[in-house]
Amino acid sequence: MKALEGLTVIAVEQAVAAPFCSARLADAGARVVKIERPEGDFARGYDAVAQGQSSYFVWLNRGKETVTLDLSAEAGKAALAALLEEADVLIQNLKPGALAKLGFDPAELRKANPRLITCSISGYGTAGPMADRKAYDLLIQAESGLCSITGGPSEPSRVGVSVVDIATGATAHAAILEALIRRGITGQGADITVSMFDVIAEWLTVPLLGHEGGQTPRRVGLAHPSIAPYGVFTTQDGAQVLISIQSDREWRVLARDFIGDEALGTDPEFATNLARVENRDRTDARVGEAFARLSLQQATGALAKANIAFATVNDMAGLSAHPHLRRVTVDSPNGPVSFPAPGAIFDGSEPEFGPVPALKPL
Ligand SMILES: CC(C)(COP(=O)(O)OP(=O)(O)OC[C@H]1O[C@@H](n2cnc3c(N)ncnc32)[C@H](O)[C@@H]1OP(=O)(O)O)[C@@H](O)C(=O)NCCC(=O)NCCSC(=O)C(=O)O
Repeated sequence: MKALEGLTVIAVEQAVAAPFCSARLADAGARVVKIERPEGDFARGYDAVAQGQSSYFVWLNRGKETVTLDLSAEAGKAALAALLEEADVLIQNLKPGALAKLGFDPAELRKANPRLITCSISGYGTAGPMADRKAYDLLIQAESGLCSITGGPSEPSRVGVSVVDIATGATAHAAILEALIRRGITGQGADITVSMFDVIAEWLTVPLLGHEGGQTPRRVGLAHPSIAPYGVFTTQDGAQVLISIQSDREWRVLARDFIGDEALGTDPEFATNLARVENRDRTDARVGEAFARLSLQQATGALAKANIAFATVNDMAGLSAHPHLRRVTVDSPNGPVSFPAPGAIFDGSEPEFGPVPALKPL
């Protein structure tokens, strides 16, 4: 049995943030009815790489029903109102205030259906000088400062996936599950608001405290700003390997068993993480010399033997062929599409998800 079987979720949603959340609810067995504007969720047009359909849309809308409703017309409003009378959850990410303006204010809806849990996603929350602003992922990545700590020294960078949207959707998902647990005890619905800015600001706690404590983080590319050695090294045969030394004990092991210089492990200039970060260039040079003497196979063999954490540096071809990539296959209007399965495995069983819906008028 799936956890949310028997529950109905109405999703007035678009793009990534809310659809990520409602996809998880559908995965858990809820009936999710997605309301699309007459021309459809604009994420249907983001690309055409998944059997001629949008990769975003296919990924984020499996297992949902969909119906297009013109919510500015009486028939569309009546259809949504009827759905909401019986619903357990409403999730929405229209521009701030838009759904209430259309006649669907969360507090009013709960008067008719006190068990209703509403979850509204916005860029900047419900109060404050920017509460009315529209928001997209990269805009919040930039506004929050996330881009300023991402990338190499020369320029800031976007995190390569829509991390703010995904983090926001995951936060909304957890909050809705909490509200459902509480409702099981009290019988009362809940009003949840989740702002993209709040979500990523919390994720930025470590660099923010660094800045406020006098250590504004530097952009260090494929390395770690406050731990060393923690970065990429090149083997004799030109392969790139990342290692992560997180404790002084691991450093002593690396020095003795991988670099072959036991005294380096206790040399005061390298013995502590603070000293190694201070002397990062010299630390990396010593580690780099050891890598340069070994082939990829020799280096990874030696690291594994020394119990040092390492990884290779892959691209999407590497992920596609990766022996650890778990996939789920879903039906879609243009045929089956396979993509990475969500991370949580229930009772050892691989997930099975419902199909991706075609655009469907009322
Ligand atoms: C995503 C948005 C920027 C998109 O803005 P807009 O294109 O302006 O669309 P919106 O739907 O929000 O609102 C525009 C108008 O359309 C109206 N509207 C919306 N749906 C309907 C339907 N079904 N029928 C009739 N009218 C509708 C709505 O009432 C507004 O009317 P008027 O009021 O009359 O104008 C914004 O919705 C927003 O900031 N949402 C909150 C944050 C968020 O979730 N961002 C996207 C995350 S995903 C992402 O970032 C990413 O992919 O990247």
